[in-house]
Parts: sequence; C-alpha cells; structure tokens
Amino acid sequence: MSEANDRAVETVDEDPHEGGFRAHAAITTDRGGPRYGEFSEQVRLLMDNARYACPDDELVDELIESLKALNDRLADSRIDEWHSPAGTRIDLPSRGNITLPPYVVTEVNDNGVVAELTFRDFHLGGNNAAHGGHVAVAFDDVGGFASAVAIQHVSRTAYLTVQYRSITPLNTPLRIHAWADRIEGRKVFIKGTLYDGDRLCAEMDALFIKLNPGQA
Ligand SMILES: CCCCCCCC/C=C\CCCCCCCC(=O)SCCNC(=O)CCNC(=O)[C@H](O)C(C)(C)COP(=O)(O)OP(=O)(O)OC[C@H]1O[C@@H](n2cnc3c(N)ncnc32)[C@H](O)[C@@H]1OP(=O)(O)O
Repeated sequence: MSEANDRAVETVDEDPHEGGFRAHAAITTDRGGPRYGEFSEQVRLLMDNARYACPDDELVDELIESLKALNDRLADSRIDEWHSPAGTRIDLPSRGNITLPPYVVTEVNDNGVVAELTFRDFHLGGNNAAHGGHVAVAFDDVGGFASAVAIQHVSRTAYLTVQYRSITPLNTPLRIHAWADRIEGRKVFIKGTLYDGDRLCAEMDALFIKLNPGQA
C-alpha cells in the first residue's frame, strides 16, 4: 500500500456492523454528488489509456508528477468502504464501482438479474479479447447480485466455475444473465451466461452461501 493510501481511512461506526459484510447493502444515488459518474468514467478512461499507452521518458516523468498530485488529493477524501460512493451508487454502472467492468442492469425479477456489460480496453487479456479473470469478476458480481435478489440477504462466493465457450470481445455491449438455479438452506446455486448477440461467450456455475449473523 502506498503512503498516500495509508492515510484517511477512518471507520465510521454509527451503523450496526455485523461481521465482514453488513446484513444489507447500502443503496445510494447521491454520494459523491451529481458528477461522480463522470469522475468514474474519467478513471476508467485513465485505466484504458494506461493499458495501451507507450509514453516516452519525458511524458512518463510528467505523468508521474500529475498522478502523484491527483492521488494526494484523492487520498484526502478517502472514507471507509461502507460509506464510499463506489459500490453503493445504484444509479451508475456497476454501482459506481470502477474496479468492475461497467454494467447496467436491465432486468431484476424471478428470472434473476440481466445486465448489459462492456469490457473495456483495460480488461484486455490478449488479441483484443477480454481477460478470463475479468469475465469471472463480472460473473461473481452479477452472480452475487442474483443471489442477493433470490434470498434478500448478503452471501459470499464458495465456488465459481467459468466455462469459456468463445472469445469475449472488448468494447462491445454484451448480455450477462445470472439466476438462482436452486436454494438449499444457506446454499444458493447460481448459474449464468454471457452472450455477444446470439453467440455464447461464457457460462457460470457457482455456489453462494448466505452469511450467518455476524459472519465475516
Ligand atoms: C433494484 C436495485 C437493487 C440494488 C441492490 C444492490 C444489491 C447488490 C447486492 C450484491 C451485489 C454484490 C455482489 C458481490 C459479490 C461478490 C462476492 C464475493 O466475491 S465474496 C468473496 C469471495 N468469497 C470468499 O472469500 C469466501 C471465502 N469462504 C468463506 O468465507 C466460507 O467458506 C463460506 C462463507 C463460503 C462458507 O463457510 P461457512 O462456515 O459459512 O459455511 P459451511 O458450513 O462451510 O458451508 C455451508 C454449506 O455450503 C457447503 N459448501 C461450502 N463451501 C463449499 C464449496 N466450496 N463447495 C461445495 N460446497 C460448499 C458446505 O458443505 C455446507 O453444506 P451443507 O450445509 O453441509 O450441505
């Protein structure tokens, strides 16, 4: 962890907090203000550009100074995970969490969660295809979402298997679908698919476990 990142992480504890997760995910639309989505998009663009950039020495020197200044300013506004906009802003792609591939939920119902998801330049695996790990990240999040919808509670991933059926393209709106196949006690068996149009890119088979009160 960098020096800057060691700073300004304070725990805000006015909320009852049981275990590692809270019983209910926070849902907000105002944290970070009306332009937080634009801010997130700029961060994503930074990651996209960094992935493909080949800066010369002079530009690297300049970028390091700019990024240091930027990181110092950002570090001053850090807060604990439960109160940050990232992960709770349901009005933004992937709830404002820039570490996830951006997705926009289009359906939440008895058939699970459907979203339009786009892997960006940042998610490059090789030869213009998405990295398999990022595909798994997408399934984990949308799968966790589907589990939360099915049991109305927080769960953790016990296992998650991905079958990579065909290349997952970058910068292409894809359809991701996750649903509860069956529930046995605390066990929520989640299945999922990722399509580029009619073409199946990947499938998920996962188990999420409903957390007990106080469980991390
Ligand atoms: C309309 C707008 C609404 C907006 C709302 C927005 C809501 C959005 C909501 C949410 C979205 C967020 C989504 C995020 C998702 C991300 C989730 C993650 O990535 S989690 C991090 C990765 N996972 C870990 O780090 C877990 C590490 N492992 C553990 O902590 C434990 O092993 C755990 C909790 C998984 C299970 O431990 P135990 O002690 O609680 O339970 P035991 O007794 O071991 O297992 C319970 C049952 O499950 C089986 N089980 C457990 N693990 C298994 C495994 N790996 N394979 C097969 N069976 C397993 C066991 O055999 C047992 O089965 P038997 O009840 O006996 O039948």
